[in-house]
Amino acid sequence: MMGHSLIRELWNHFPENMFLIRVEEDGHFTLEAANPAQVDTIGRECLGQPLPAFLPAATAEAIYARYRECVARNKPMRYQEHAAFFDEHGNEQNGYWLTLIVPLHNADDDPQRVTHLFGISQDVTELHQARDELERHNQELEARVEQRTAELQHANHELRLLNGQLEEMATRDFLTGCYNRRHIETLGQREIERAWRYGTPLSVLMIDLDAFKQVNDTQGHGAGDAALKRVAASLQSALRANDLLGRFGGDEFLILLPESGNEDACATAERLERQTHELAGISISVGIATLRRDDSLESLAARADQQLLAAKRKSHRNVSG
Ligand SMILES: Nc1nc2c(ncn2[C@@H]2O[C@H](COP(=O)(O)OP(=O)(O)OP(=O)(O)O)[C@@H](O)[C@H]2O)c(=O)[nH]1
Repeated sequence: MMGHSLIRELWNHFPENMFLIRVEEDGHFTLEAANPAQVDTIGRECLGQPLPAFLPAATAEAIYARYRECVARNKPMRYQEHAAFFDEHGNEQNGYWLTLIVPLHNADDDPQRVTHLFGISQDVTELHQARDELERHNQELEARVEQRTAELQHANHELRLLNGQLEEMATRDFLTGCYNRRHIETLGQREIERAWRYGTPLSVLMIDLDAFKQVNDTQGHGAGDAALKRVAASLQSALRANDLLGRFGGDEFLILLPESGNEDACATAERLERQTHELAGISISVGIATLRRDDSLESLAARADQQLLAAKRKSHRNVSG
């Protein structure tokens, strides 16, 4: 058993606030004793006083509620509280306290009756401030990360748009808007492989504008450009959705007709000649070639080109082969 002098030493030198509260019959709680640490916090004149006599009303009311609960439960309670109090100069201070209160029974007549509350309170204001600071810092970081993520998403979106534009520019002919030579050749290669894999026919049309040099020479290069655009547009409008139109160079166009045999290709060529004449006011010559077993894209296109030259020789009549 610890002797009284040891308990007194503990009481006097314990670094946290210790206090003894008397539970009054009229519902009040009186500060019966306070250790030096507690006296340093609230001042000696509080001793023997009920809490509302030396604490701001709201704080006294909040503490009373805790004490009443502890008395009713008759069990120790541990809680954190935000409390205002007056320091030894009478200035109001605010702080966070971690408090433990223990009900004591000192009545001979009724050993169950809580007559006192023993309390230990630790000032955790700095800990609380550090936690608030950390939380604020985290929120700031989160906001910054959110902002960066939004900026990144925006930049990614722009990049995707730009990539799309670049891809478009890399595959399209600048003047007419149809596929450029490199891309129509890539597509041609793909269509040949598809035709072999699925055993479907494939035809190509090589198209050249008739007497185009004359348009340039008599009406100027601008009018020539406009005529090329008109021809590309009218060819495109006369084709089916899965036919592919590319500018092969100068006034030459290459058209891929997937799933079209020679007969279909001849019919398409005639339709194109007619429609281009009607819509663009320009006559064209067409060479037709249909995929054979031993063909490459070069040999297929070369055969269509030979047919085109033959057609030119026969005064712009289309010839198939
Ligand atoms: N305006 C314009 N002209 C171009 C362009 N590319 C090529 N040409 C011109 O197209 C003409 C092609 O002429 P050719 O195909 O040799 O001759 P053609 O007058 O069409 O005669 P045929 O083909 O025999 O009917 C040349 O005058 C080129 O300068 C272009 O992008 N814009």
